[in-house]
Amino acid sequence: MHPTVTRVTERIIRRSRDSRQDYLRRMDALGRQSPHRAALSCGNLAHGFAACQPGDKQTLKLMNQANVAMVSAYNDMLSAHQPYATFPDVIRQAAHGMGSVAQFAGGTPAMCDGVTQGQPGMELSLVSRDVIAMSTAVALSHNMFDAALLLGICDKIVPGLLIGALSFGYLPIVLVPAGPMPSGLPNKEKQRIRQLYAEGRVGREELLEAESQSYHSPGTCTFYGTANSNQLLVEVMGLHLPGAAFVNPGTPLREALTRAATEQVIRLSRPNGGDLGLAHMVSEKSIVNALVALLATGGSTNHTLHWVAIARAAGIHIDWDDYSELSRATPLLTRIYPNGDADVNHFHQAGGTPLLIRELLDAGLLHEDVDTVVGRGLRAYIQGPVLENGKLRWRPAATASADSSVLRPVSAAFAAEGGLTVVEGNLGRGIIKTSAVAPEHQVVEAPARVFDDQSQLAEAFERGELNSDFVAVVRWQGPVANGMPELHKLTPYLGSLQDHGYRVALVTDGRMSGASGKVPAAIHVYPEAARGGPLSRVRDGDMIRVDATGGQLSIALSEDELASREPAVPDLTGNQSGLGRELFSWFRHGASEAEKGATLFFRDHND
Ligand SMILES: O=C(O)[C@H](O)[C@@H](O)[C@H](O)[C@H](O)COP(=O)(O)O
Ligand code: SF4
Repeated sequence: MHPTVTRVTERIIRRSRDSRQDYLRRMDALGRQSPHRAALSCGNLAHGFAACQPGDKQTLKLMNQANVAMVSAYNDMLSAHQPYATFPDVIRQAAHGMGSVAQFAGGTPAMCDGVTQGQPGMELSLVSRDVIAMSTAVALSHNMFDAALLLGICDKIVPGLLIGALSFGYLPIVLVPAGPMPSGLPNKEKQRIRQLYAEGRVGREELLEAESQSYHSPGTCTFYGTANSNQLLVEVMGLHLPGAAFVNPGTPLREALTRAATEQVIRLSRPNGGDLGLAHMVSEKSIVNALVALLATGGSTNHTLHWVAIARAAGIHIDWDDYSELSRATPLLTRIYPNGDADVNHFHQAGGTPLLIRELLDAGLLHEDVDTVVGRGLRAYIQGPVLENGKLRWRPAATASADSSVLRPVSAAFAAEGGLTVVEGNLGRGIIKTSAVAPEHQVVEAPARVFDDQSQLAEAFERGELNSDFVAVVRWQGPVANGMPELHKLTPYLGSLQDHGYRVALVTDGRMSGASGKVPAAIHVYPEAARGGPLSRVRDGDMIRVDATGGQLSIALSEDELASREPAVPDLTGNQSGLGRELFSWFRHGASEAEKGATLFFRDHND
């Protein structure tokens, strides 16, 4: 094993010892009470299978066959989740083929960050992760189940499903992906037209046409943002079938994988002799594997929040120093938009996740000794699914990348490091992803231009006021202020200024999309402005240094000068209501700081 991976893993194990042991003790005790259906009264049970067919009722009475819960984030709004409309019938049929039953236990919400990007609804995006976790728990709390399948893909949905399911970690649980839409207008061309529109050089009709050609059919958007980072990380954690992440929806292979996931989770269930649940599969080592995979692929910065919260749900404590230390030891092996021109279909065709796993395992950067949904050992994931005469088979991964512009071996990495760094100083602590930032832009020192929301920056750009070197400070964007939205709409403006030769950077207590990239952005900065953090004291003209190579985030003021300033007082009344935001003030008051996952859960926030 690479010494850094060993050192960080051991540190996480030590830091998590008490909470991890407590979590596993609770899960193992619950596991010994299986089948939980047996603890239900006749009335409970009758309600639980009242709507079932007679054969299923008989099966559920007997207790010796598995009842599989489906928890699904299906809706027609997310192109990525629309394919799930047909999955429950495929799953039920596969369960019957195993003499078992599958029940749709509950649905969860699923927000499309693409629809809400730049809109007030985006202020509900992060909290929707915790709502999804709670919805997952409500679904599984019927206690009728011996196993579960989680149907979800996008940004907050996989994290929310996992956080909720980990409260039922005594159950075997398999995630069921649906896959990316076929490639449309290349993401880089879409971004070029967006910048032309931002500069007033093309009209709305041309922009809408380009966007519609890029996002054109059912399936996950093809950029390597948070959704596709979810898929890759879950595969590297061994929580869905090998090579399942990026098979396109609506294909015979995708349907065969859904059936196979159902059959596999039934095999893992206690009525069929299984004894391992999700709790043992989400371990310190599999969490480290996820972080290494995130870093090796330039994955979404959102996972410096979500994977902290997922780990915490399994009694495991990770922090941003773990990410940045692993980043320094993890080579960048992929170039997928926004870190390059290719999309996830090209990555999959070049060899995809199975080949990436082999490279990282052989380099000692992944733990092989982990429990997965297909058994012990991650080497089982160095294979991909194919249909041969209608039969689903797994074939060994390619021995070399089919496209070295997208996926490379460790021996010829795109960069020696993963490019995720902690930045800190007298402006607070945040993170910066440099895998999509050109080396000449990784240190920016310039006067501050302060904005209280992203629309103010857009308006200043359109008035031609930003044609200079500057550091945009966009504050009041943290969980307490307005729910911590993504500020991805800033990308075309800042990207255009960078392309015109200005040295620009962003500093914010908010988030960026996983699909943001080329402008250096210190994000998730805390203490957030609305909690009295230093960003509340920054004024236009202050010299600010964003240094991704040195890990520095500072303002050229002495401690006394900064402390002597009165913090700005924002008007956040507009963020307290509208589009349901009035229902989520509990999140704005209770969310933990970014490095603790910006979540409501785990009351010992400060542990
Ligand atoms: O983290 C992410 O990956 C984003 O939340 C993504 O899911 C969202 O859709 C963005 O908005 C990118 O898409 P656009 O560039 O089309 O906005
Ligand atoms: S990847 Fe983003 S934009 Fe695409 S469907 Fe998922 S949430 Fe929506």
